[in-house]
Amino acid sequence: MIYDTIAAIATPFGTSGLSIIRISGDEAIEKAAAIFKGKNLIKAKSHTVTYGHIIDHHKKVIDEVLVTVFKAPKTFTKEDVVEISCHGGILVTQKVLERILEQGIRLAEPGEFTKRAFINGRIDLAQSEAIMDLIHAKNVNAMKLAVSGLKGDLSKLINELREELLFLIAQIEVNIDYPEYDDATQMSVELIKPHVLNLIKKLNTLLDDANKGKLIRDGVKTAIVGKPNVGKSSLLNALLNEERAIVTDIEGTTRDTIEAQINIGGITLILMDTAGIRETKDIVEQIGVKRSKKAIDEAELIILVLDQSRQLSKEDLELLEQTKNKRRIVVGNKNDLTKAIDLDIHMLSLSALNRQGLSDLEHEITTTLGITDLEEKDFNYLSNVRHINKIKEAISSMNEVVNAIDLGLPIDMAEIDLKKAWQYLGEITGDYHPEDLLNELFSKFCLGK
Ligand SMILES: Nc1nc2c(c(=O)[nH]1)N(C=O)[C@@H](CNc1ccc(C(=O)N[C@@H](CCC(=O)O)C(=O)O)cc1)CN2
Ligand SMILES: Nc1nc2c(ncn2[C@@H]2O[C@H](COP(=O)(O)OP(=O)(O)OP(=O)(O)O)[C@@H](O)[C@H]2O)c(=O)[nH]1
Ligand SMILES: [Mg+2]
Repeated sequence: MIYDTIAAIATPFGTSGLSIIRISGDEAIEKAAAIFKGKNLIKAKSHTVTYGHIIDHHKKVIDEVLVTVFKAPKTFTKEDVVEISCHGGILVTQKVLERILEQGIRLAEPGEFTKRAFINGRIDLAQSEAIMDLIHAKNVNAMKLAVSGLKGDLSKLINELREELLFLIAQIEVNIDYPEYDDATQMSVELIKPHVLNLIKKLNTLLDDANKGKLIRDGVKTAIVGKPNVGKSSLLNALLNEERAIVTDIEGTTRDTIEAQINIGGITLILMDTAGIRETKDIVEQIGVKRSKKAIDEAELIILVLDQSRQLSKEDLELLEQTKNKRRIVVGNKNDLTKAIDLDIHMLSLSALNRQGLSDLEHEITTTLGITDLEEKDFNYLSNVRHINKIKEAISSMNEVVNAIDLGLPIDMAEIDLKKAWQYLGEITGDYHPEDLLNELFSKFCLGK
């Protein structure tokens, strides 16, 4: 026995029709059979369901259940797996679990079943993370992205790049080991550089795509900002098609940040309506203004609202300046009134009050984010921040390789950085894994997964 047998409730904690308790490990079937009254589970065929009862140590019935037996190695964890489907009451489920644990089975840690699926080689690390993404997907596209990750499409992409790196490393090795061996490809600097540059190009494409994938997976933090009374809350309500935030003609109506989610062009925007930014003596409003400034810092997209029926004020100009290097859309609200401003930058004109120009805004949002028409291939992207960071690390190692070549350093210096890049990519799929990385990753999973 390499690993002990583990058990956990795999369904949400709460009252429901049914609950599933999952057991995995060498002793799963035998220990389940010991607390089960019905046909002999030990003799059950793999992937079959048996009807019966879970009984306590006085042979009294705890619950009427269905038990599914999965025999190793063709199971989720590649170990013997038993699933007990019991009634969904909190108490019943808990009692059945306790009965299992009494048999000397250990309660699983969050993510431990999936961790075993990884360690036992059924899926790689990127696929395990895709399972978690699938569970937490915020919209249909995030779900498609996760499904593609789970199928292993991304892992395939990474593995191909690693193969190319390995090929280069091998060529250098041959050269170092047998410098006198004429037949070995002369890995001269001129020969290796184009390969390295080509790989950097591929990694950069992967990174660009991954940034898009991240928008799909995580949604986009979007702050609606502007000075008081320009119509930020009206715009939030118009986009949501719901009277979510309070709207009045009094400056300083919104005091605290209000968060709401909408789907635009297949991705989720996490909208934040903020307090109008101005100098104020009101202490509550001051705090609100501070939060608005924080929202500007944290947002991945800014919708800067101006009132186009009034001339620009000092606050408007400051906000235009503060947000100019961020991904932003400038909105000129209140276009139902006479226009009083003329900007030399692009401003999208609309009326939140009359709900006019909203589809233009939605279109502008998708173009600004670079997601006008999501196609099938867009669901084949890396999307998770951990993966993105590994790609970045790989790129910087590869840049070091180019540096070493350009400086005319010995080729084994370049090799060190090639190996680093190979390792970083391996950390994505888990082919290369420091132990603490695994522990941290799997601990973020749901219990029973
Ligand atoms: N009841 C139940 N539903 C579930 C799961 C589960 O574990 N239990 N899953 C858990 O996430 C998902 C399904 N994922 C699974 C993936 C692989 C195997 C499995 O047994 N794989 C074998 C092949 C089996 C066969 O071909 O017959 C293997 O890969 O060797 C099972 C479930 C979603 N639904
Ligand atoms: N004419 C016109 N009035 C609008 C429009 N949009 C908003 N308003 C009005 O402008 C006033 C302020 O609107 P809010 O949405 O509360 O403005 P805000 O930017 O959230 O203001 P603060 O929360 O105080 O920062 C209200 O009286 C709205 O009815 C518009 O498109 N046209
Ligand atoms: Mg407001």
